[in-house]
Amino acid sequence: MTRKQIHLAAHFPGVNNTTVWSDPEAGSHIEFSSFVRLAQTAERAKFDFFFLAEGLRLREQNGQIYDLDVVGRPDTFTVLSALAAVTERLGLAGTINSTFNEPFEVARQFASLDHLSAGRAAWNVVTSWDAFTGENFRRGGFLPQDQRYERAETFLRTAWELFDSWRGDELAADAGTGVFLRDSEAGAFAHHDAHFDIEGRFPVPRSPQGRPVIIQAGDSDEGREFAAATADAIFSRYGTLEAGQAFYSDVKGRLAKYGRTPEQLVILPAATFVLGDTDADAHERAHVVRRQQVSGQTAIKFLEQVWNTDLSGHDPEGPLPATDPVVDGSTIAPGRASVRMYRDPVATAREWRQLAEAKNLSTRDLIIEVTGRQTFIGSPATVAAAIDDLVQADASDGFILVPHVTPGGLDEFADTVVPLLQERGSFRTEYTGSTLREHLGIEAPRG
Ligand SMILES: Cc1cc2nc3c(=O)[nH]c(=O)nc-3n(C[C@H](O)[C@H](O)[C@H](O)COP(=O)(O)O)c2cc1C
Repeated sequence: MTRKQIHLAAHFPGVNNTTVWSDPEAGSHIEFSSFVRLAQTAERAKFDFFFLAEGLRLREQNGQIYDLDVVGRPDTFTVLSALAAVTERLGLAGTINSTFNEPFEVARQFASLDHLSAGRAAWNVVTSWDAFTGENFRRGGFLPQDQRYERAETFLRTAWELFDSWRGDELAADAGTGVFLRDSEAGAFAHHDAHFDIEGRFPVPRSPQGRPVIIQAGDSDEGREFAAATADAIFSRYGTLEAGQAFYSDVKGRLAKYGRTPEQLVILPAATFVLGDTDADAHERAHVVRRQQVSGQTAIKFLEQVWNTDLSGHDPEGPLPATDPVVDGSTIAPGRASVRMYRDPVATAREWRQLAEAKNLSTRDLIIEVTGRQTFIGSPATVAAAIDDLVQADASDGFILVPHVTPGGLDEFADTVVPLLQERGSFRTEYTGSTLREHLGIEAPRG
């Protein structure tokens, strides 16, 4: 039996504290050279795709721009289109919101990217709905939370109708007869529902993948159902054995009712990593990285998100605040998904106080302990074994790796871990296909 193959993607470092912009090795998060460097490293390592997250509004806390993490990022389509010109096989995945955009425009952009990249485009469909982000758009925060997936699903199905409005054989370009288009119906579409009322002609002929790869990142029940019904890949938060296996069997178990098989949805948790010559060396480095990621100021900002109040005077080297979090429906950090993770802040505060007392931790040490520890820490052999074991145990189908340094943070992984995965027979040594669908082994459904 052939060994289950691992899928790997490279996440361009994001605008949260995972990214250590203050590292002496760190470069620009805006300049094209950084994107090129990371993408070309991922391609050299034969990764499936390169991934761009998206945030449509600069982060704020307490009414001010959040300036401890990277601030600002360029437009997704512009960056991916430019990367299409400096890579040949690597998939190019962009996160694009279905709440604040329109299907015609998004379909046109993805079909174009798929043409420019010869079949390497992927769309991570996200459903962020908050009114804070919406203020950047004409319609403001117009969508209630419970309608975001309804809109996302009809948005995506409308985009599919647009992609499918060209079959692929309409262009004759016959110099003898002077006829360019052989089918006068090419690109015709009509879609009418509660969210979209559009009818016309789609201007982009069928792209190499037909339908670009669809990625989903929602975690709610609705999000998982949407993924089971529509997505080719899912970006999850569950990178450990137990949580990964639970998520994997839950989501794959939902596919049959949509007439799909488990192989038609690739599950890729986000993963961070710290390597070292030995496991001990890696753990030492991981400790240093966590202290870079959580400065005293950052610890206070995290604390404020749970306590929901200004704690700028609090000493990060001292104990947690004795007062309870403010729970009054307001939020000090609007639009921030991580804040919604703490559904019961008073209970969270109690747990954190108990943990800090039991382990004698300062505020900063506590935040280092309870937020974002690295997924993989160890020598290349240890990390390769951990990744392979998780994939073979159906905790995932691979990982979306998030380096903590831009743009060189993937180099060591590419040079040391990837060859070991290849030796194990679990990861490709060469690309066998040219489109992203071929890398993932998932054919496009055709409407
Ligand atoms: C691993 C992961 C990464 C995500 N990345 C983004 C992102 O870059 N931009 C964004 O707007 N939303 C992002 N999201 C948010 C989701 O797509 C979705 O909008 C959000 O999780 C709310 O849906 P849910 O309630 O189904 O989880 C991400 C979610 C997950 C789980």
